[in-house]
Amino acid sequence: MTSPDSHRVIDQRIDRVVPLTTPALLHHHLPLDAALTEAVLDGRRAVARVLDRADDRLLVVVGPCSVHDPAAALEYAARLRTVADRLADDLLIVMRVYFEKPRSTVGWKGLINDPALDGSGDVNTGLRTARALLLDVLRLGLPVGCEFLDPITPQYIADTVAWGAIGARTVESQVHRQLASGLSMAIGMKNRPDGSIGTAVDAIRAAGVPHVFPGIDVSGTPAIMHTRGNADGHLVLRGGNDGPNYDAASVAAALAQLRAAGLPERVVVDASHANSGKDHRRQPLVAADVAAQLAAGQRGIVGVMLESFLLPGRQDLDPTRELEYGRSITDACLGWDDTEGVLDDLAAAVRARRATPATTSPTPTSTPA
Ligand SMILES: O=C[C@H](O)[C@H](O)COP(=O)(O)O
Ligand SMILES: C=C(OP(=O)(O)O)C(=O)O
Repeated sequence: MTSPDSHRVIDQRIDRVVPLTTPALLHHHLPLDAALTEAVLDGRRAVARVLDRADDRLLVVVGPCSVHDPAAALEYAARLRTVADRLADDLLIVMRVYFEKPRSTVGWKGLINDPALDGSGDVNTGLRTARALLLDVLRLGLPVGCEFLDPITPQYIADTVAWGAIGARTVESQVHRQLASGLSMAIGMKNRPDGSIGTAVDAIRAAGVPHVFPGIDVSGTPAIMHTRGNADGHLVLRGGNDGPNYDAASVAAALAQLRAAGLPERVVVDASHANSGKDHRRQPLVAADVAAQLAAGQRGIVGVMLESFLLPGRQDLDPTRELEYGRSITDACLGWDDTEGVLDDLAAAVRARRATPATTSPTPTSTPA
């Protein structure tokens, strides 16, 4: 019971409170049926096998920086599915279907937060639109990858996700590490924006063990979550303020840092963000460098991330102008044609790696102590 004076102290900076749908209600309206459940489980198992090097393919998480137009994202997914099938012997392709954008200061926070792209913040519509798209992409036959930013949203969508990320801006946050420890899929921990690898290594270790924290359960009820720990945590190199970290020396240094921490020596290289200086035209150069490392026998690189959409580059979200179909409104993306070429090159590099002795001998995978 609140006291008669509570209105003077509670929510003094909250302008409006709008009811939020529950995860269970959203699942009821947009269920993950038996076939899609199997697809998600298959996707998660496949990702874990690549991370553990039980499968010598390369994980490729590829797709738009952010989804702002579900129709364009679905068109992209249909194209990607064809390539994913064609290159399935060499690449495990997971579509980047990102709905939550972490901001350095301010900006559009993604489709879940603001589906109308106008600041109206209709989170109920955002969650419904996001889940519907995730199911559509799964129906097309692609596993999906998401960044988990808000600690509440996973209950609404995480059942559809095969690979997840904790971003550079939140990798030091205890809230996100605890969350990762309870998430059901492999989680990539990005290095911090200043380039710190140690923070991401700490995050992998922290998420690898059980935690107890307050959250919500699938019915939307506040709950105390007791997690088991996530043994599938891994490092994602995305470059930092001082420059890129995709080159062979940076990869070797990162693997050594993982080894010193007693963690599996495996990294995913993000070809975008600070590794490309957010210039989409540099992503193929980063991917080519990674491909050369793979071809030379580097088995510590287990995955690559690409930001890619139907059209190259980016556009500003300008309320006075109609948006161009298929072009990113957040970070600049590779266009479709360039994407296909990069994927072909990465697949060729994986084939070359199979025929090449290892340049390093990564330690066997293990659960962090
Ligand atoms: O991936 C997208 C952006 O890099 C990320 O959301 C940060 O964007 P900002 O620095 O423009 O806010
Ligand atoms: C925000 C992202 O990346 P980072 O956390 O590396 O900046 C992203 O991948 O969308």
